[in-house]
Amino acid sequence: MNRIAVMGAGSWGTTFAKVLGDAARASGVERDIVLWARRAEAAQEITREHRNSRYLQDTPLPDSVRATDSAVEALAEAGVVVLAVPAQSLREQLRDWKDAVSPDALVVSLMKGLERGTDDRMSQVIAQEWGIPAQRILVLSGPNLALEIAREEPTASVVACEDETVAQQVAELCTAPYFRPYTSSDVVGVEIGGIVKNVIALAVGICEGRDMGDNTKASVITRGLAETTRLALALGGEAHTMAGLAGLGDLVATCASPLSRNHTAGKLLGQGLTMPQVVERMTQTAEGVKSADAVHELAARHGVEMPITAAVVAVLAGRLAVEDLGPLLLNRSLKSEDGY
Ligand SMILES: NC(=O)C1=CN([C@@H]2O[C@H](COP(=O)(O)OP(=O)(O)OC[C@H]3O[C@@H](n4cnc5c(N)ncnc54)[C@H](O)[C@@H]3O)[C@@H](O)[C@H]2O)C=CC1
Ligand SMILES: O=C(CO)COP(=O)(O)O
Repeated sequence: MNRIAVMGAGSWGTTFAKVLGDAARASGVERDIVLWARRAEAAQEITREHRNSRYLQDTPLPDSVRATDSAVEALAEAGVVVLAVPAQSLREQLRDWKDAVSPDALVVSLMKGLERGTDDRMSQVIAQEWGIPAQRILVLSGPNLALEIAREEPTASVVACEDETVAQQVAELCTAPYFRPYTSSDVVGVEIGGIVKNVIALAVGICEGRDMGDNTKASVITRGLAETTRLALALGGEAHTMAGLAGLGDLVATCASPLSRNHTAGKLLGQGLTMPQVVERMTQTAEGVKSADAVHELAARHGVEMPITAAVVAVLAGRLAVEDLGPLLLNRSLKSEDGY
């Protein structure tokens, strides 16, 4: 495990490489962390100047982090492969990279999106494309706004793997003075929490863009958690995961933070921008915009009601005006709050 490849040098991939480098330094272990960047200039800047100015301004990266624009070079002999590319591009990238991956590497997904067309989670896409057993596929998720972690603000997260001893190994690799991973065996719950919170953050952003206050936002967050939990349970996830960092924790961070790209995209929509205008303004990945449809479809296949997600899908498709979203969000037949 001396070499770790981080595939994707965007906001989170670069920050996570820093976490890995700081974790190695804190435990006195020598480790080679190789970031794969799409652009050669970005790779050169990371290796020569130890920073990635496009995403993290002047944040210094540890000396153990270097970068290349060659995926084959990044993956060569890597015992751990961390994936941090936009969810909709993952399958194609995995096909390109398949022959370069070490046969017994552990593969860690940092991504929070659901694939359109198949409704597959990223761990499923990895299993399908690389033929890797579940015991070597991990998902890391939690309230992890990259810029805050890059500033070394104390943050917790969850590393999930069916085999929790493997989750423990990866948790050790990324335990830095400011980054504390917990372990879990609930891969489905951890992944669903990270995917659906982006859709709920779009809804909260829209409400904020319409100048609605904290009652509305808290109501949407809480009922958003209820519909996330219903979906997770239907897919085999666990309720306690939804009450933890990868569920409630990430939902609160994303829905509250102006740093969140999903929250920001929602707010712009709420302020009256059209979807193409929002897309033009966003320079980074807001997974909820593309995943919302797939979440809605997956829920329908499993007979799960997700009214907030349905409303967001309707707004994104131009079937519902933002001014009509607020009243619709909680507009269901009256029932008890008990259960999900
Ligand atoms: N930024 C954050 O705070 C966090 C992000 N995530 C998740 O991590 C994943 C990656 O997100 P970020 O690093 O934030 O995204 P980003 O937009 O900052 O960077 C994406 C990176 O992927 C590269 N890339 C490779 N193939 C691409 C393609 N076909 N199309 C577009 N870009 C391509 C881009 O060049 C870029 O370096 C997403 O699933 C996101 O939800 C999860 C937790 C925190
Ligand atoms: O996943 C995140 C925080 O945990 C980042 O959220 P955004 O993708 O909305 O910026």
